[in-house]
Amino acid sequence: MSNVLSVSGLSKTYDSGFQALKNIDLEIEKGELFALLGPNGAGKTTLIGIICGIVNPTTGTVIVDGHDIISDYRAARSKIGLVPQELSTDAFETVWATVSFSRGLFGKKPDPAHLERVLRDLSLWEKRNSKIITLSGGMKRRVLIAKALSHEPEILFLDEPTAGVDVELRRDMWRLISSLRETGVTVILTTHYIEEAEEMADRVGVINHGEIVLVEEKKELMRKLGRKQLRLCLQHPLDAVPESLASYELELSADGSYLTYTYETAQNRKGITSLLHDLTEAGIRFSDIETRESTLEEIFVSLVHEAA
Ligand SMILES: Nc1ncnc2c1ncn2[C@@H]1O[C@H](COP(=O)(O)OP(=O)(O)OP(=O)(O)O)[C@@H](O)[C@H]1O
Repeated sequence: MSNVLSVSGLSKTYDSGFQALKNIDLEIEKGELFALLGPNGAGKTTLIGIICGIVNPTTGTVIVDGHDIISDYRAARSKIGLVPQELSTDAFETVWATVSFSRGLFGKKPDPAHLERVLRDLSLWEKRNSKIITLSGGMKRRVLIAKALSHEPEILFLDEPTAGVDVELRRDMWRLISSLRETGVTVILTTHYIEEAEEMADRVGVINHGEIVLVEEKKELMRKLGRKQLRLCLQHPLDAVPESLASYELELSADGSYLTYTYETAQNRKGITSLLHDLTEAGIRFSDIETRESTLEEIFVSLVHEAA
């Protein structure tokens, strides 16, 4: 397993005395798509800012593809493409000029063929001679991505790539991000849209109050997402769950009036049918049944809440 980014013991205390990051450890594998989730003010932008050399860390180290971000700044920075939320400069430049300039900033030799590929992939080729100020909001977003890809980075950071964009552009962005990943580029994105993480990420990290509270494979999160609960309201309270039902790992409420069965959606129906059969066999009658499902959103909110 090769890590393209290694963050260890990273902390940031701003001059105001506010500690925005607390002892962050994070390993990102080459070629993965990692989604960093967190509520407003959690520290996402600070973390990305440090990795990209915009913010100085207070303690800790960051190694980008073998290069320390402080002692080997130039090499580390050239491995990274950053797509910020907003385009702040270059309004009167053409698309082509701004993208060429971005490449030059990283000391890369001009490569018009590469820039043409990037602009074509982003449906910007026809607009190459247009001034940025004349482009729509969606096109400007595409320019930000083109700039970030101009110097052929190994790692692409996207900060809230789809915040405030329409559905069509969001779909286009998702497609583009997936295809980048296929070319071996490591993609790290921050997002408020859990759906986005769910759709695209290999792994998900949750940051809250400057701490990483969870890093997990998306499939594992989906397993949690797929968990359902069946709650049976009993006609007669029980003192204990009968031995014959032990395999279902039922939970009996403190007053003995409810049984809760937690199961994976993938194996659902058969389990429920046999549970209901075995309950009848055991002479247990119930007056009501409720089901509920935990969503990724709920998991996220509860994680963020726990750490509060
Ligand atoms: N220059 C600064 N001086 C003092 N505090 C700062 C500075 N920059 C950020 N902070 C604080 O650090 C915390 C983390 O901010 P950061 O921008 O990293 O969060 P975020 O997770 O990116 O939030 P959002 O999703 O709202 O962009 C916030 O409480 C913010 O107010």
